[in-house]
Amino acid sequence: MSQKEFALYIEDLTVSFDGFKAIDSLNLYIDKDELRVIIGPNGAGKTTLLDLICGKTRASAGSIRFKDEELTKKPEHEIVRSGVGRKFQTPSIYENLSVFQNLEVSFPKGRSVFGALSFERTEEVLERVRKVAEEIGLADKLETEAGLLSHGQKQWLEIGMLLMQEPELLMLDEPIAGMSARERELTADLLKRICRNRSMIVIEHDMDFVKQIASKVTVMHQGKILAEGPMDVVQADPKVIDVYLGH
Ligand SMILES: Nc1ncnc2c1ncn2[C@@H]1O[C@H](COP(=O)(O)OP(=O)(O)OP(=O)(O)O)[C@@H](O)[C@H]1O
Repeated sequence: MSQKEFALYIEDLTVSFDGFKAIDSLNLYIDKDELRVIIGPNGAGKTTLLDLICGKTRASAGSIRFKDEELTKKPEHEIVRSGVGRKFQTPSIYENLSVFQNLEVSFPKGRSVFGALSFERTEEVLERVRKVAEEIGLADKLETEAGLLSHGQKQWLEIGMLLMQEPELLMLDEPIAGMSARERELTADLLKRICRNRSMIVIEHDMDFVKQIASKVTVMHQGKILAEGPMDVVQADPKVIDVYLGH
């Protein structure tokens, strides 16, 4: 198979911490415009996998190819610039700024040396802020101070801040943790909306939520892939029930 068919192409990826392989010869292929959910027990290596893709952790061996570029040797900021966005579990928004300002400062302006100096509130920025605010359901909250938003709205704002950079691969680690039932529903709709023109990897433990959003699920266990496929197939897999779903 040609590498060009995939947005993300991971082969033989391994990382050892003091001899312990947190990721062990892992192969993973994500299609363009695919929303892939990764599940698995605590310590399976899910977060470490995202850390490797975004350059926060360095691989001991193996390859991560994204748009025909090798990511394993690149520094984090170059990986961001090549189109990879990552959201961590806790929101990191500017609580004292408005929703509008949070989105505005996330516009990628530092592409040239003079970018930061010559930055203006151009029509392009305004247009992007409006579009993203609409996508994350906060169009009527643009002037609200971010610190006053609900927990769920803060999470959406942070997703919006990543969307300002128009990532081609967006990775979210447990996006609905701590959300109300209604916020979970809205987040499912949001993720389905924003994955239309980009690939996404979502780590999640909540199986009802996974069923709502996933077309294909990858189950990790002990740094390897235990099973992969549609949710109903994965759910009925005795190996998966044994290590994860049965507990
Ligand atoms: N920097 C590190 N140094 C040493 N060990 C690490 C490091 N990062 C992760 N590990 C270990 O690697 C294993 C995988 O951890 P990881 O956080 O990726 O699992 P996870 O599947 O995301 O779990 P959870 O569902 O609890 O978030 C764990 O045993 C963890 O202790």
